[in-house]
Amino acid sequence: MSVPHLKIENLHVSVEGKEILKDFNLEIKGGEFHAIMGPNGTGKSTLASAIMGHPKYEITSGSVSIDGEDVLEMEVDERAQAGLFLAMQYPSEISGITNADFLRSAINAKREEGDEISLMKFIRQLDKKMELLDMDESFSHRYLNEGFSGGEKKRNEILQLLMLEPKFAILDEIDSGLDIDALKVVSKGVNEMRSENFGCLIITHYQRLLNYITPDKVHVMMQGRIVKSGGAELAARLEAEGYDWIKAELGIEDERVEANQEA
Ligand SMILES: Nc1ncnc2c1ncn2[C@@H]1O[C@H](COP(=O)(O)OP(=O)(O)OP(=O)(O)O)[C@@H](O)[C@H]1O
Repeated sequence: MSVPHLKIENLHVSVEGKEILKDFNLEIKGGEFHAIMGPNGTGKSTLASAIMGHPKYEITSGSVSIDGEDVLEMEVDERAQAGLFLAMQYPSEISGITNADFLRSAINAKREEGDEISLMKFIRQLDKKMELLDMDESFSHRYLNEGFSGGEKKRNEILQLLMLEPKFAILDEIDSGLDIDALKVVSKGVNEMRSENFGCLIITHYQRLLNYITPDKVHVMMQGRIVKSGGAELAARLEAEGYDWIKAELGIEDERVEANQEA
């Protein structure tokens, strides 16, 4: 099997008529973990939502492909079948569907008809992954995310990641609201995925997460595009010094000032 390849080229995305992503470019190959950092409101979550096909985000030009296949032409469920996984900043609750039912249906939706996962195999895998994530067995019988604490929801998303084994995952602020122990467990889950068959884009505000999940590349996003890329040392510098030095280096005005001027 060849190494998967996610390519985002010259992507422009508007929300409610306002252009948020402006000529965004990024390539991730299997085996690579990339991190995107950047000030509030620069379009990081917009990137994630647009790639997953959220109807509010209008792609005005550019392309996104996995292994040469145009993702933007696909329906949302086809994107998941093509191997994309999105962990959201605020996972939603679904009443009436248990975690286990949801996972089994999601796994089977990715498989050919007649090749559904057997119940025994599914349970064996689920038990193994839940143990890895220190999750109580009762979680599999609870309704999806209903009444879960913020940390439990995040842990549950990583369980989905481990069970679905996508080619690429976009993890949007999976560290927000996690206590130190949960952060370590969630990171352990993501690290478990490391292989040349899997690439990952981690959106985060803090280097803290990247102490546990070492990125191969770190990108800084401002004004809807990547303005600087480097290794893990870039995240350390951002943590220590903030973003002003990059704005000064690039001659970028403060976005809040720009926004005020527009208003
Ligand atoms: N659904 C939406 N409706 C209206 N405006 C939106 C929507 N989604 C994003 N925006 C706007 O797009 C811009 C970028 O938002 P986005 O959430 O992508 O930024 P971000 O970099 O993820 O920010 P943060 O670091 O605060 O999470 C903001 O000005 C935001 O108000």
